[in-house]
Amino acid sequence: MLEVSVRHRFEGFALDAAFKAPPGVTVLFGRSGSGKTTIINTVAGLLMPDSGRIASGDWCLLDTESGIRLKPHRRRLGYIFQEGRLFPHLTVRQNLAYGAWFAPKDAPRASTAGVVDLLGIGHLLDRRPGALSGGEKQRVAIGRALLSAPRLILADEPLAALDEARKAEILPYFERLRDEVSVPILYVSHSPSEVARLATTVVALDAGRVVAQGPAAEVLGNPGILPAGAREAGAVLTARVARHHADGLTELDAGGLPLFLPKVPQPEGGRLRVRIAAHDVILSRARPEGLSALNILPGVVHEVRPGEGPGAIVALDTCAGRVLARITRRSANVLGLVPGAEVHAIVKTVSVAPLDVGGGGRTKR
Ligand SMILES: Nc1ncnc2c1ncn2[C@@H]1O[C@H](COP(=O)(O)OP(=O)(O)OP(=O)(O)O)[C@@H](O)[C@H]1O
Repeated sequence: MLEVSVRHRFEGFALDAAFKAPPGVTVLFGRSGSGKTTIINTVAGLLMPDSGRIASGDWCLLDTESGIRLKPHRRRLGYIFQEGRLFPHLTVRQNLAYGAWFAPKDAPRASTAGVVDLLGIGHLLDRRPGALSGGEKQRVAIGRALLSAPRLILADEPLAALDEARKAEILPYFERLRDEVSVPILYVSHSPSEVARLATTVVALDAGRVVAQGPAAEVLGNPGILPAGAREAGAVLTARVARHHADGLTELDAGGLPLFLPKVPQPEGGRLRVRIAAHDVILSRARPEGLSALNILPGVVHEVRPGEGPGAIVALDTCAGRVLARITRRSANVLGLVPGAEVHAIVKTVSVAPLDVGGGGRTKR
């Protein structure tokens, strides 16, 4: 497991962060300026921190105490940047071969055919990057990174430059990378849906410090953290596809509770993650009847966390998992919402956006 501990000072900014990145995708999550890219740069070897240690077992990239400072090109890292950064004069095939060229001769290598298949880029091999869409470029960039036989992949906001449709195209490939390839990934994001879908582990950063780290469901369901702020709060549930209905809805089994979503592409029996945005949840003490919303999740209030304004985040535990609701403090008082109170979370089916639903990857709740 990669262990990172770095301290560094810029004028007006102090980074003092320590975290562990277990197998899977570890997302560095925080607002702009919280230090995410600075951490990635220290792992990449592009920034020498004042002090720190970055190591995984006997693989040590940096240890300022014992004077170990591996040069960036000797760190065995695969990079996926925002803009892909493919060589424009090389074909896709040649760009992929360039990645493989960097793989040490004795390193266990992914086969080019396997990577091409994983990323669905077989039909693009003879094109140059100029003739690829943004999403296709990013898939090639992922392939190039994988073929360099990296011990760790660094992905710095790889979807930030893409529109919603392209993001939806690429996210499943990152999910496959997480679920089918054993290389750990350190992934920078400030997008709650991306984090909810991809993260095995979330490292929440604020002003250069780690304010929480742990499994995605745990960190995203904690109303005391909210790395992206209360407006963007949302919990993540793990569920199984129970049935696709003829009227365009998919019924999930979320810990024994039915949860209806607009039709999802995953097959019946498949596991998925669903992000439920806190502002899309209504709370009711009594079980409502005659309501258009299809999803009613009974639960118990775990915590009510008032915000600075008139709002509050209510965390409730349901059989489906932790759910967050953003309501007014006034409503919380009127409803008598205190820890232990029984309450129903109401979620409109259509409020769950396609980008909030992803395949596989348990959240280890
Ligand atoms: N080379 C530098 N010299 C001085 N200050 C820097 C330097 N690089 C980064 N900083 C400062 O360090 C802080 C953290 O920056 P960093 O880029 O790591 O944040 P971030 O979380 O990645 O933000 P964003 O999401 O906007 O990319 C910021 O205040 C930034 O201005």
